[in-house]
Amino acid sequence: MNVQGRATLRLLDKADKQIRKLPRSVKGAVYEFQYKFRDNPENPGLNLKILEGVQGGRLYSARVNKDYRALLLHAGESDYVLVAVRPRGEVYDNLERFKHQINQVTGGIEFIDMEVVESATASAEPGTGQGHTDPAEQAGQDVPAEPAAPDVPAEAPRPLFADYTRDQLRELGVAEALLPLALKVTTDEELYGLVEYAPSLTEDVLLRLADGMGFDEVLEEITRPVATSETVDTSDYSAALARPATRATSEDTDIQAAIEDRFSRWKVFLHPAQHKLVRREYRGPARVSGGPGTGKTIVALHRVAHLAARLPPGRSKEILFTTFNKNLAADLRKRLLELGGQAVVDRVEIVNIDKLATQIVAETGRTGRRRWIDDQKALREWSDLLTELGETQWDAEFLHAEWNQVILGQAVNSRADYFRARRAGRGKRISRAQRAEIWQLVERFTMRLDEKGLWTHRQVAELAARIQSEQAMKIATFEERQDREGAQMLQHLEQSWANLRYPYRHVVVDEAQDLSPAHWKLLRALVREGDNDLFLVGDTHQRIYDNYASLSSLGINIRGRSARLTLSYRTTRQILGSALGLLGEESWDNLDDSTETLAGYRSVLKGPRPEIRGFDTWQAELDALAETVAAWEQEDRERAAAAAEAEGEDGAEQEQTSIGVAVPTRDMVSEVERRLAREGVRAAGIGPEGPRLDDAVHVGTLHRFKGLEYRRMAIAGVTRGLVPGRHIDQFREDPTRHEREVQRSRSLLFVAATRARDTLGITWHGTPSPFLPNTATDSGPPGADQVDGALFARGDALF
Ligand SMILES: Nc1ncnc2c1ncn2[C@@H]1O[C@H](COP(=O)(O)OP(=O)(O)OP(=O)(O)O)[C@@H](O)[C@H]1O
Repeated sequence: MNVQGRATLRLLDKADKQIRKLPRSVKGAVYEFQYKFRDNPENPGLNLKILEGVQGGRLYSARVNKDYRALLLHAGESDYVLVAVRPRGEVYDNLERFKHQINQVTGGIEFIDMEVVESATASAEPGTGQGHTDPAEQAGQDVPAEPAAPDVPAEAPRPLFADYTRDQLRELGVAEALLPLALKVTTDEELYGLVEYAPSLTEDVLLRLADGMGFDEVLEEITRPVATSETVDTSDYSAALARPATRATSEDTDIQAAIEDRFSRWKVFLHPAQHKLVRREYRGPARVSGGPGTGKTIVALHRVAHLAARLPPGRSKEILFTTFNKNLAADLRKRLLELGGQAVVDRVEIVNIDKLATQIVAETGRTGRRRWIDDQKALREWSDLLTELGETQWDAEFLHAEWNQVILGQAVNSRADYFRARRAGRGKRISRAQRAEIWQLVERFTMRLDEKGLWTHRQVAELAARIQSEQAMKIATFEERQDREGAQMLQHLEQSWANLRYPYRHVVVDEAQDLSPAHWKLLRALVREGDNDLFLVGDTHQRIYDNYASLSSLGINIRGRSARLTLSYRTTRQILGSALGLLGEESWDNLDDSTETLAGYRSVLKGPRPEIRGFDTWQAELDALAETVAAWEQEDRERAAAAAEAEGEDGAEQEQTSIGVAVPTRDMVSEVERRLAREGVRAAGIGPEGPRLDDAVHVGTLHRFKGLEYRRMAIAGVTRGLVPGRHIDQFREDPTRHEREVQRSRSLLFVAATRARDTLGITWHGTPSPFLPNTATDSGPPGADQVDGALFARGDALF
């Protein structure tokens, strides 16, 4: 209910795109305008008036400042929707270009400025490169505007949607006003132009059809999930405003967040596919996958906020939000605070999974003081043990891997279980008698670590899983007894039983692909099986630790509750195309004994192609890298200064140094840092807790870039012997293990390459990594043209 004289004002999805491009002073005026308008839309200073001549009679203009006008759609009573802000001179001309409607399929309000969409479609450049003219690109230039050579008969290019009728597109939910244009586009580039300012459903439908998805599939997967079950009255804007399909902000502060910069937009406008996943009621564990930058973390954050909002009042932390790395957990906390405020954060335990396991073990007091050891040190302990025992049949590397991957990896905690354990991916077959020997050696080894006060993260995860599973079993026994004995039992309740309960109501996991079976066992035992218990997001193509899990075998059944996001918000399609090429033709699991795919993964952002260049020596590569990074920094500074002066671009976005340099080894990190310093570039390493300084060029090993994002990324040292590292040669005898190591190494490069938002450069010295295109074959990386036809350009220019 509105107070007399006051109004509601919301911002329609996609209107923010244009508003964000306005000069900063105008954006400031928009903030002020919205407060004034909400307070009193009749305020004479606002000069609210209907735009006569626009179909429907509900489009108004109002004064933002002397040069700009807001366009507002009146939904009924005192409810308005801000759909655009335009220079005064452009508002009153050619009014028929403003189209608004209630979409018949979704029942949501849509607004289109035909002039903006048409000009974005028409300005679509043929091909995608900026200044590149390779033959592949030229071959794609079948642009209608280009006159045909006189002696070659002109063949009219075939429209992309020639196989569809207007009625079919309408049935799929394409906005009525855009149907003629949609049926005309002939190239992907024109299509990208068209969808940029089009309503989201139109965007999704057209992109999917262009991907080759059939009519029925699009109807089932894209349209049906957002279709309304009500009968749509296309003149009732009040009802339409109330529907979730009207993608508009809800809170007063949201308009500001949405137009601030494109990187805070996620807080306000979820894509319908994301929104649906956040809000859905799940009858058990659910999983969301999707390529890099498709908003999996954003969905997880919103899901946590959504679940927190539904908790009964209280102060306890009833939601666990966890991930693999410590620095990412810190980042999740920061972003959740931004999204939901302290009230939400207060109800959520945000902690990386190994720290959680350590806390659980420590609480039992079973441990005493211990020191962590990593794999290297553990291997040394194995060697020492074998030497002391005079054992020669088994080598340290094999036993350590067996302990990690089979015993701890599958949370096997008895000899009998080990006899039954699956050894998939371990290569060499072993007999039952040999298993008995190995089990004995493992027991000796763990005793040795105990005596020396040492432990590994995997050991702690397994122990925590065991402790928590015992607790869960106790709860089940208790509840069974309670059901049987009822009140009688309550009278004789012991204290230790009275306090039995699951620690959390909901568990949400980011970067799920990196968790081990023991982690999953732990998480399963932390929350009661049932509605909305576990929600996982992750991408197995980005698995960079040696952890593999089959969720169903661990009691986590996600069947029927899996979804995949496909639209990247981070990376341009040029970078995405090249990054996909790095994955080769390997097959990827879906965390559940089946395969995962990135089909349909795409981006509507565009930018320059990634470039790759080789050097004779590491020194020469380093020199060129330093020069390039210095030039990038300089360019950014100049752009920021120009933007500030012209106030035409978002200064805040430009001012940030957002450059990352990834290299394969720690030594190379130090060398890059030193070399950049000599070039006068401020560089900071990325440690386990994240970047050591915000305002600097970040340098780290490939592993450290997981979950981060940068405007520009350089990946150096992508050289044979380094990517993949030479150490994997030791597994040549064991082809399965070797293959897994190669795949993990590909993933690492893929993760680093997809951190780049706008620019990606890759360099190597000596002989290039076999993962790079055109090295193994001349035809380019398989799958690179899946998205864009983009192959790496191998030009003279560096990056
Ligand atoms: N609906 C959205 N609207 C605008 N921006 C979005 C949206 N969803 C995600 N983004 C932006 O896209 C970028 C990538 O999102 P996010 O980190 O959630 O992706 P991800 O799938 O978890 O990526 P990765 O697998 O690479 O870690 C972020 O900058 C985020 O703000």
